[in-house]
Amino acid sequence: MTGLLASVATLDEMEVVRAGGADIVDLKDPSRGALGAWEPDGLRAAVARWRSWGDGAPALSATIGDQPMDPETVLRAAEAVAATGVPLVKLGLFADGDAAACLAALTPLARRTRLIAVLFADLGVSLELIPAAAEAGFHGVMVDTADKGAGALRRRMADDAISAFVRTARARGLLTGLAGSLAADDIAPLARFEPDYLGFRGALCDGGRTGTLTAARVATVRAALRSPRAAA
Ligand SMILES: O=C[C@H](O)COP(=O)(O)O
Repeated sequence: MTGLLASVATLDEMEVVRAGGADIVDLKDPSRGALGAWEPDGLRAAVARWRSWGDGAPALSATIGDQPMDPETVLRAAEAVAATGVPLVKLGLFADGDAAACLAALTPLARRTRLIAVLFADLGVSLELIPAAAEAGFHGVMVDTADKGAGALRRRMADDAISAFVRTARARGLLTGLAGSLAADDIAPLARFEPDYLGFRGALCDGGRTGTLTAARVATVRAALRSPRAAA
């Protein structure tokens, strides 16, 4: 079954998505961009909360912020998040620099921390970055959207291309995730491609992705992931 990655902005939201059955609790500040980062103090508090959950807890990830594609800048930001104890670190590969050089620069960190590279459907997904991520020792790759006002994933990327992304990444042994303003009715068509995770923020909130995350919305998405055909 495809898992639920739920992006949260507060410790209280962590508890809501954990209770709602999230498989990955993803620390992200949606008011600061597509991959907006929590402050280090907040990350440390979140790690402490996550550790207090003990066995059977969902996984924990965090984003490093929307960084320019400069290898040193990306490495510094990823190291700062990893230093807080977050076990899965997500970083965006934007189109404004040398993404392959950034991946290569992260190789030493990838030996110590599980890294997830996020590609953006609306900036053009280059499948060549998938083997580059695998060679750098990344744990996984996701597709998301950078411009949250520009439509959901399936409006920005053809189904064939989404399917090719998942297949290419899986063939390299990478964890796969899909996100990008997904709604409950995106779940059945995307679950067909069998990604490991679908990622959500906006659909979990009243008032859009910077609004209030609700247990009811988490339950709707969770149920649709359990039975994608029934929800279609
Ligand atoms: O990683 C998943 C994202 O936080 C998805 O956010 P979104 O559903 O608002 O595009």
